[in-house]
Amino acid sequence: MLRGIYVPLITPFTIDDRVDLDTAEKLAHHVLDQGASGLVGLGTTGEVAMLSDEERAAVIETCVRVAGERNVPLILGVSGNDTRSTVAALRALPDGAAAALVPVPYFLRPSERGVIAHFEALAEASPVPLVIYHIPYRTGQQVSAATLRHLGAHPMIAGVKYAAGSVDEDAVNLLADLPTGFDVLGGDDAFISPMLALGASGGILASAHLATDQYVALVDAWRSGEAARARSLGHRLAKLSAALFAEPNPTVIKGVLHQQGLIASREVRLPLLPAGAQSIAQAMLAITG
Ligand SMILES: O=C(O)C1=N[C@H](C(=O)O)C[C@H](O)C1
Repeated sequence: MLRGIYVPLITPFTIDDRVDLDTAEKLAHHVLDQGASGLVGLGTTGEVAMLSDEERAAVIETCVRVAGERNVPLILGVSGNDTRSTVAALRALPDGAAAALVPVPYFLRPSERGVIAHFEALAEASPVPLVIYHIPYRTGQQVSAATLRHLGAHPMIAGVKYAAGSVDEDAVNLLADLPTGFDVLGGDDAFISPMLALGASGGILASAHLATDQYVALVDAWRSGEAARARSLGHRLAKLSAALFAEPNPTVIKGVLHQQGLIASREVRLPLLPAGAQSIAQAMLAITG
């Protein structure tokens, strides 16, 4: 069951461009102290594409240790856009991962039947449940509510991280009729409040590195039916998320964490560029709200 706020951890770097594992560990504990339900390792926010195999292994080890110590679920990102290599990556997952976050096959643009065949093959082979990462503006692949519902009936497909770039008709249709044991986590930070209002059970939100407790309170408010409180909190957090996404993720988030003294450097790796001072200042203002 996927519930609450999962924080897709950034990968902090030292000023000489090494992965700063100590800081990563502290940050993971920090967001859990603030009420996050779980962690996501090796997401887009973690700059996974720019990490070497050794760095990825070290980040995974850190995430597994923290999740174990805190007894919280760890979802690990598994990338790949062909079925064979994605199966191999799933089979190579370490012990300690509760689920794998797997994007809809990107760039190739198979048919929706191809997407179904892909995820069914992964689900049959995977040692852990899958969370489908639906993000058509990055993958170039549409997936309908009917397809997600079909996939959600598979016992090894636990949910979807839904990031369509809007609260679209498919989100409404999907949330109106979810398969048993299949959860929707919002993945577009600025739209988390309406997604929760429609019945999403939580979110995987890079924004929740900041104001984690408030994103947690937002989930709780919608779940307990406190609509007025949820609405006003949601509007405020949408502004924060917009400010944090004013430049490519996670550049602004790193800038703010650096300014708050939580990470040693705001460095990101190319082709990302560090966020500008103006974006960081605006996001700092949005935090105080
Ligand atoms: O890494 C993630 O997981 C997320 N990635 C999204 C992105 O970078 O587009 C944003 C979302 O908050 C979580």
